[in-house]
Amino acid sequence: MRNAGPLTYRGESIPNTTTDQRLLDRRGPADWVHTDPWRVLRIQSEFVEGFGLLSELPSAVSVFGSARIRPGTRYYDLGVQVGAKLAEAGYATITGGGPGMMEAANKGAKEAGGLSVGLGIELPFEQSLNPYIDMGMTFRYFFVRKTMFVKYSQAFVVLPGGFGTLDELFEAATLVQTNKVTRFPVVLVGTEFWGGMEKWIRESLLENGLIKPHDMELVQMVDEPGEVVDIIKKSHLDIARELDAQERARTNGS
Ligand SMILES: C/C(=C\CNc1ncnc2c1ncn2[C@@H]1O[C@H](COP(=O)(O)O)[C@@H](O)[C@H]1O)CO
Repeated sequence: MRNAGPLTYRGESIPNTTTDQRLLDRRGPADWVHTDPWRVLRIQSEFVEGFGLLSELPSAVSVFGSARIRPGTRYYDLGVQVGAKLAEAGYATITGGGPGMMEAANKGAKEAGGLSVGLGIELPFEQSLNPYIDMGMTFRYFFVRKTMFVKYSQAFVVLPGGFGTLDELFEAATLVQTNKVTRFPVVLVGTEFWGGMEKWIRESLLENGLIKPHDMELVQMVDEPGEVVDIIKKSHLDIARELDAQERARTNGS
């Protein structure tokens, strides 16, 4: 008889090697590392690493924006100011960890004494996390990384950007619209940049009945970095008051 962990083998079923022997044996094909069951484990480990890194984060805001905007431009400076204002208000700043507006927000946060976090993504070309990050991780899978932005931040701030930024914005808007996340402020910064999109949403989506009038309120648009923080703080104050009222109603009723 042979026990292999919880399994029992007898007679001819007894394997001629032990599990440990097979584990330690490097011979044999290695193509299983490219199979879906193995990928599932890799995905799992990415969730575990991400949760491990971020679960003790203080209140945080995710900031999105173009990877292509260069230092010394007005949008880069805007990103620095947004990161700084968030830090002054006590929020950690989480970005995609890359260059451009991500770097700008991390720079602003770090230089203002805040916690600066970067969640990078493996891309087909060489790229490392920007130098203004205190805590960072590089993900293999976009969808795992996206879960981290939503799970560990209390608001999204969206600076000027391209397809990647739009993807992040509309994912957030959909999560709020479908109540997958509740009471989650989404703030666009730069009326000149985002105004055309808002007009298109109103004229094409709203007027054709593809969104409801109150969906227009899911995303707010401002110009000043200070306004970004005011909106987030007000929203979080409202939530605290609401939870407090619910708690009082519960204790009075019992
Ligand atoms: C294109 C260049 C670098 C790309 N590096 C990125 N690193 C981290 N995160 C990225 C990167 N590119 C896109 N993202 C994510 O999408 C958003 C920006 O995309 P956009 O298309 O530039 O708007 C951003 O918020 C990231 O989360 C060249 O240096």
